[in-house]
Amino acid sequence: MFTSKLLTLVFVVQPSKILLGMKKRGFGMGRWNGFGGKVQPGETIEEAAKRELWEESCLTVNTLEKIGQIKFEFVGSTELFDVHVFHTDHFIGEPAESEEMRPQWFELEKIPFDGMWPDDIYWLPLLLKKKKFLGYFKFEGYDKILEYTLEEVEHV
Ligand SMILES: CNc1cc(N2CCN(C)CC2)nc(N)n1
Repeated sequence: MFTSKLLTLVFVVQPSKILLGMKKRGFGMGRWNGFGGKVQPGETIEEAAKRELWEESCLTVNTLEKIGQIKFEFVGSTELFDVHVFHTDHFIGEPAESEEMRPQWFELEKIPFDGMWPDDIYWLPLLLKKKKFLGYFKFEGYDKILEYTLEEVEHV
């Protein structure tokens, strides 16, 4: 019996660069990633994604594009992470460091995959091509992918 934990993940992408954050504490600490977190009661997933982006990077966005959904299983845990992934090509404000994240722009040809979650190299290229996707990754620990599925879809 698995329970699902709703989570968000936002990537801000400009024509030649992507905004990533170095996670300073908590789950995923020490890895570059998009911005996101938990969905609170009473907010939509998109509202949560915008809130977490603001809290973690100080950026405001009007619209977010649903681009993917990834379910993560960790061997030994009955809690599935249900991560809703969003893309945006606009933002308001300047990226600023928070308690959670240290933002940095990366050229699209120099994304630091070896400093990111190991699943990212599979699906981030789809996001950069604006291709919608559904994914499932089964992890042993936090570094080893035992199995995965990934498919492009018309609608997320
Ligand atoms: C387990 N693999 C993961 C988790 C993950 N997330 C990001 C969002 N977090 C709130 C939870 C964990 N992000 C990526 N890119 N890969």
